Amino acid sequence: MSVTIFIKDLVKKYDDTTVIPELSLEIKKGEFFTLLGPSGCGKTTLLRMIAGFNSIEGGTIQFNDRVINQVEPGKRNIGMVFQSYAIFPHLTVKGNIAFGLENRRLSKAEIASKVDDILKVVQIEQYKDRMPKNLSGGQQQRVALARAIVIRPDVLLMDEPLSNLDAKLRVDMRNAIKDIQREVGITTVYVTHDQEEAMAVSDRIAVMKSGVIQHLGTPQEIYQRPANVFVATFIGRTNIIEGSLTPEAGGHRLHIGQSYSEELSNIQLPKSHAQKAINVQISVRPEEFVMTEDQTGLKATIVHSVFLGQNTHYFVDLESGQRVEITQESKTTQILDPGHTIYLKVKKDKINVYDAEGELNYTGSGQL
Ligand SMILES: Nc1ncnc2c1ncn2[C@@H]1O[C@H](COP(=O)(O)OP(=O)(O)OP(=O)(O)O)[C@@H](O)[C@H]1O
Repeated sequence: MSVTIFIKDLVKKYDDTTVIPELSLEIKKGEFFTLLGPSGCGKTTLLRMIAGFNSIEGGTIQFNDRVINQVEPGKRNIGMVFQSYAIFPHLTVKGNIAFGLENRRLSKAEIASKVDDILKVVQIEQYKDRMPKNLSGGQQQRVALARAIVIRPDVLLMDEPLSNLDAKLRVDMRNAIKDIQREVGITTVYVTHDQEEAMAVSDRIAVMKSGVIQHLGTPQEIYQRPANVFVATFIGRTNIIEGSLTPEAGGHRLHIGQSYSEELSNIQLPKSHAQKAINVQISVRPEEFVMTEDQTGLKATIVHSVFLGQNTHYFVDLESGQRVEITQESKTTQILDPGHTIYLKVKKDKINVYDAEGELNYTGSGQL
């Protein structure tokens, strides 16, 4: 049976250092939930608290309505998959998968049938009698996954399970993990520092920094409307451009150097800011710019171009001197030479406007 995980005001301290200050979070039943963030942000610490390997200095963790703070790891009914495969070298694939079932007082026939079912789910039936040393890294990780889910845990916890695999295998395995999770429907908490991997597998992602959740949302929400400049720059590539917002009769106008936008209608400023010009930071992804030669929009000069087949990547300098990156589909433009003057617009609804500290997203839409 899969569970909802309720985390409330959770605190983690190592001696006097607070690593997680009062974190609250609800992970839904059957959800594939990812903790994403740079090294040291507290992802593994939080996962180990859910598993029961770390003490809790404040707050609660519940599986459905059961508080599990004091429940020992072996009694939480969790499955775990780590970066190192941690499978037993002296047991065959079948032996490894059966291990967790053998001390659950199931009959031999029941164990054999459960092992056979899981071998099919993770697609390693043909290797069932092999020893781990005769398996590739990807196959070993499938064994680890099979061993974790064969016990039908309430929660599946995975800590960077793909980081020992090469690039191509990582992509194959992340698709396999997603498919298997969907099939078995176990509430899953996944830790990674790889934003592309997080986007590929997750129903929702919590982006963390210094033990604090910066943004919690679906991959699309986080990519398209990042909560702050940290999230905008951590997820995918983006350009952060300095500008200012001035109030107009019908909304706000965005200024960047000498250029300014049409009025942005849905900018949501705090009341104290609504009537005066303020400095802002604007996030625009490389693919959201449109390059034109029609002398409207932001004036810029081509510095350097990189042809990448389907897309061409341009580095251009704005009049302010700031360099920005732009991605254009190769077929729509010929490759422009350094020194060439162009004009930039931003696709409608693709502007994210933040306060000067990069914290508050004022949203906003309209053509730049
Ligand atoms: N046993 C420990 N004693 C003291 N400090 C610790 C301990 N374990 C972790 N920390 C600290 O807690 C913070 C969070 O560490 P954690 O391992 O959870 O980060 P992470 O986001 O998983 O990073 P990584 O991606 O590098 O594994 C770090 O600053 C780390 O130095």
